[in-house]
Amino acid sequence: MSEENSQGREYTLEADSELRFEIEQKDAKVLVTLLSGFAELFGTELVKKKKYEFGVGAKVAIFTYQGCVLLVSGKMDVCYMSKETPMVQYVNCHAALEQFRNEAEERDGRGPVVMIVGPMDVGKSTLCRILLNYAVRVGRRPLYADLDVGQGAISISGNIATILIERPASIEEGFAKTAPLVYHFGHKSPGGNSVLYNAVVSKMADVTLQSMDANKRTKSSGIIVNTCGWVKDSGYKHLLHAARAYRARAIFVLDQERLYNDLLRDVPSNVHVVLLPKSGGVVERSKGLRHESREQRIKEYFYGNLRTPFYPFSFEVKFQDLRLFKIGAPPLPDSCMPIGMKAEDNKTKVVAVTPTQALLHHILTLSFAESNDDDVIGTNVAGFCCVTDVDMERQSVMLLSPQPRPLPPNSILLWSELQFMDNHA
Ligand SMILES: Nc1ncnc2c1ncn2[C@@H]1O[C@H](COP(=O)(O)OP(=O)(O)OP(=O)(O)O)[C@@H](O)[C@H]1O
Repeated sequence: MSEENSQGREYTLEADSELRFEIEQKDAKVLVTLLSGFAELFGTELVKKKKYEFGVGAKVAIFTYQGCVLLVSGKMDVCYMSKETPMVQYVNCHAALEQFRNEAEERDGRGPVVMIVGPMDVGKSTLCRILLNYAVRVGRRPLYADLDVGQGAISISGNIATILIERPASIEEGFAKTAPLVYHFGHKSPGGNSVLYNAVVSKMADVTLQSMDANKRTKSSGIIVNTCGWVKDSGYKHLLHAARAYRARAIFVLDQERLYNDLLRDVPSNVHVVLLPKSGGVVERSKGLRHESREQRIKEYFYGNLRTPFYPFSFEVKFQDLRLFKIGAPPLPDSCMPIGMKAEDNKTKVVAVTPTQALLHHILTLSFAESNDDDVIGTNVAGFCCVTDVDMERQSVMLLSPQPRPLPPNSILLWSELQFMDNHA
């Protein structure tokens, strides 16, 4: 039921229903206030009487277990109430994970590692957010690993990342992304370099599984792993690889029975594979929109957003001072490989890149590694720069960077396939 008044429209939601809306118009602003009852946005509770503001790109569902009244004002492109939601199944999954966590606590073991898998646009990131929020709301401190290099929820695309979740996501801004562990991959799909992708995932899994042992609460809370929407052929193999690397205890499959059955067949029988429905509210994104949202994430990395603007720096770096590398050398036939090396080894080799005009607009990853002989794949990323100009005459590039010049001494930069046109006015 909804009623218009001078301050906006009041929506009265029954128990177990949600209000969904989307904002597509630039400069549109929607304000939402919880007037009575209880409501949550992807697992974060709304505070009564507080005004929440949403802008362009927002695709939102405000769910209530008990029923509530919401006041909504502003221009939306889509807005409707729905009683068909999978939230009860999702909260049951949380309850099952809590059992594993309790067991882990009793025997001082590791809590559950759960992977969320499914094709594109089925709500994988949203389910991760819901499960993480529910976990912190009951006092857990889980890790969130994001292996989706296409639409990363923690870092920008082309990287995989892990963060510790210590408090519920902010309604408007999502999880705080302080002190993430980020590993460079450099492509927007695992297919860009499958061997490297598996190597980076293995590294991330080893490091996070070990580091969780250091903190009792995190150890028993476990890890929620978000994955790519590529679930066929090699994409499927990547999922199996990740499940093994993380020693997944459970795999939640969203919306695809075939994937569910394949996993049931291929993972060890002690891994719980659960098929879950996707929410009817999840919005499908076209290729163009996915590209836009990748660009938007990069733009926010450099420039922040309206609430928290950032002011990046731009400076020149001479080619001779640019220690630029790329992971993955072109394949050589086996007959040309040194004895003992396989063609696959080339895929994880760190090779020097000679700067040319082709670098223009590319994202370069600043690694904490100090030399290409270090374990570059397993070294945390310090940040990102973007090449905004290449001057072959002056033998220099202009870099857009969140930090002022100079680049840290001895730092190495890693080439990424990702590009960003810096047209910020
Ligand atoms: N119940 C819902 N109602 C309305 N919008 C929703 C709902 N659930 C998710 N969304 C929105 O749908 C969009 C896609 O969801 P999400 O990013 O979780 O999907 P995904 O499967 O992780 O996508 P990807 O293929 O990029 O990995 C998001 O913008 C999210 O806010």
